[in-house]
Amino acid sequence: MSQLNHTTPPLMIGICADVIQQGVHAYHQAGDKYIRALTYQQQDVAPVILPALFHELPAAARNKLLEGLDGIMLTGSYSNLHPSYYQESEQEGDDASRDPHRDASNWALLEQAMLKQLPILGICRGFQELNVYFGGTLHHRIHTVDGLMDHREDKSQPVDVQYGYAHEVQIAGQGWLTRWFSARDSIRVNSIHMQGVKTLGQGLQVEATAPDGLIEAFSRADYPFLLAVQWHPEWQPASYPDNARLIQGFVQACRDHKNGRSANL
Ligand SMILES: N[C@@H](CCC(=O)NCCCC(=O)O)C(=O)O
Repeated sequence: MSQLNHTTPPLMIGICADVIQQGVHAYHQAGDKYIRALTYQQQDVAPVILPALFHELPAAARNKLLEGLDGIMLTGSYSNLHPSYYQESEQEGDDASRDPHRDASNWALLEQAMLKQLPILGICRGFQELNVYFGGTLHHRIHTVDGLMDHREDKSQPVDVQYGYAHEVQIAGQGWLTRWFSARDSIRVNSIHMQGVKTLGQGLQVEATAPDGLIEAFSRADYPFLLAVQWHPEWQPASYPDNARLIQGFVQACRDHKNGRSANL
């Protein structure tokens, strides 16, 4: 467990917010499980929720916000990235909610975070955003594509079942997952998504694939730390050691960035 002594400033890790309508008002919010996963057995982490208006802030405010951060987590969300970000239109059956503030905010956040070489972890919707940010495209509804499995959760089941193991992913290449799970070719993961990678963004390397061949994790070899996974490693780290390992790997990359050490493989 990483301890914070009283003289060391904490690791400030930014978590992107969604804009969710509740009644007549909109709220900027991030899920409890993402926030708590960052502090699980990590006593030096101060999670910071980043409102979804980064693109609207003046340059000085954006700079100040990013200056204070040691890493960024792009979370999952039930909303879907608008397909115009990958030069497509909405299709029949695209019935998930949209979050245009999150779309625009994370785009601007990524542009600036990358200039500062901040460690980045993308989860589920965050994984999809990163793929599109680098020029990739998405399947709108995987379960309608020949040869691909249904990657959605069964919403009639209790939440523990929805976020329990759904399938294996085959670990590939010489990336972070190979390093962290080196003794195994595959790990079991949960699956709570209807969209997925159609074409992979430029400069991204595949780190894991599902049994149907769908890309489930990627990273960038030319960047200190950028890893994205289609599953939910923030889910119950105390019960799922592989989830805990993945989040701890990200937090360690943030620590290395803060201490001026390279997280390169
Ligand atoms: N909407 C996208 C992304 C799926 C996703 O991020 N699900 C997360 C659900 C809520 C959560 O656990 O935070 C898709 O369907 O592909």
